[in-house]
Amino acid sequence: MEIAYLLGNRCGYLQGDAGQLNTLSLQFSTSDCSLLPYNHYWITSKGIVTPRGVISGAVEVKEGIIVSIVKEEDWQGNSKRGQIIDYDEAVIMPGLIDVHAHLDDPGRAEWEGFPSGTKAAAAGGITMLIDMPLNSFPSTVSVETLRLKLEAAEKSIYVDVGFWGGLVPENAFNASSLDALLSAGVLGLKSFMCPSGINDFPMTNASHIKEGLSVLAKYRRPLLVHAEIQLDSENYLEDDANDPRHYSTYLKTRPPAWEEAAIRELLTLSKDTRIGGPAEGAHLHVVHLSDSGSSLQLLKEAKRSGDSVTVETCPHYLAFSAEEIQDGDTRFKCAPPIRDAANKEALWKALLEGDIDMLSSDHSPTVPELKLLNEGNFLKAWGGVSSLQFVFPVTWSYGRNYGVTLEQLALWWSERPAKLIGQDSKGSIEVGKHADIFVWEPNTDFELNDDLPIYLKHPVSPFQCRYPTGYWLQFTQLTHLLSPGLGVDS
Ligand SMILES: NC(=O)NC(NC(N)=O)C(=O)[O-]
Ligand SMILES: [Zn+2]
Ligand SMILES: [Zn+2]
Repeated sequence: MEIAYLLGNRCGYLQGDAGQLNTLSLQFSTSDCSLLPYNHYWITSKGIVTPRGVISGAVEVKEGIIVSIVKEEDWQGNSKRGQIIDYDEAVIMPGLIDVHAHLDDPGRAEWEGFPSGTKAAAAGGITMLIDMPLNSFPSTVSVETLRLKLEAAEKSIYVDVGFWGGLVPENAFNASSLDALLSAGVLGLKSFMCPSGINDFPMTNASHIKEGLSVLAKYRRPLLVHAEIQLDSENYLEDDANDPRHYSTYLKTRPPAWEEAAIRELLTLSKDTRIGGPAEGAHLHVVHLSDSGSSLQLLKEAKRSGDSVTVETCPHYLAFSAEEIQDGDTRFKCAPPIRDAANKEALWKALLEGDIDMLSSDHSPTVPELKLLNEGNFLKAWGGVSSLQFVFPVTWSYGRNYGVTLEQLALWWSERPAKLIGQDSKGSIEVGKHADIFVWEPNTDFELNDDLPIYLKHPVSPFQCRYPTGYWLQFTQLTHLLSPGLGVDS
């Protein structure tokens, strides 16, 4: 067996031909409850990843919900009702939850879009993603703009989708506007501490963030922050030493001090989230950490002091280092930037030791023209890495060199993300949870090459140059929009 499957779920499905990712065909149905053509089934395997360890046994699914988990020694398959599907040595894992993806629809659907983005997600083991409020137009900063998002998404999605709302100067001091947005079902808010690159998504300062946290406290939802503050930078003349085609030139424009300054400021506000504090119940989540130095130290101290704070990093920071980025290869441009190899090693250490809580894709694609690949100008190209379909194989391919375990993969990609988004019914293989499950083979290699169908709208990704190894998968799953306030949660 080469390919694995997405399993489970309650409404809608993704159908894959076992064994052949390149013949994967996707279908969506609102009437069926499972990708597998059964309402009631058991999946058996020698490697079921549960919060209490990897077990050999069986998972029983009824109407998209996990109803029992049986260890091999207690399993008497013949006496069971329902269909039995044996995956042998393939690994059964909770589907990934990507808490940070920009699908750019409405308004910039030519950059990505819900059908292509969610199909690529599904092809990569992701069973739920949370869409960022910016890069689409208009940005998701009000109930009206959230409605436009929902209309765009409802047309066609292949995985479960939730939404973050934007915290921007325009709504930050307008508690009723934020209340309305949160009541309409956004899972939390997102803001930038530096220019976002998108005109209708301006940056917030400390007082906006303080206001945001106080509203979020009522809903017990998080604020996600792009933590970089623009510091005075030297004058980067386009001379020989600062050629805009050199990655080092770009790297110098966004030093770790930008991340550190932002996090230092944020932590003066996150104190409010402590038990007994004025914003108890709110939570602060730092997105896409790149600096494994002082920024990380500050976060560790804040956690120790009882601030409700978490942090994510992304596979591109764990896979690549500045030294290897070729002149003009703007596929690697993102913010904060990919730093040197020593920084990458320290990020892995922090992840393995639990100081970084989770992973996300920060899938932030654009049209190829805006990546300026011909010109190769790092200073002018769009900042954002396209990665959604590749994040899981990349995590595993690189992670296994660091001794990453299956339990850690599930923790970083499913369990902790589910907690961040407040979805108790998702994120792990446990009785009562949604059967958002995927199956994969850790020891089967594949190459990211022309034979592998890429469902992303534009196959312009730094991961194209790499050949991740180790797996492939099948799913069941899907599909609903998470916005209870608007009544579209099917
Ligand atoms: N406007 C963006 O999508 N920016 C994104 N761009 C990156 N990461 O380079 C981000 O998440 O900050
Ligand atoms: Zn960002
Ligand atoms: Zn982002």
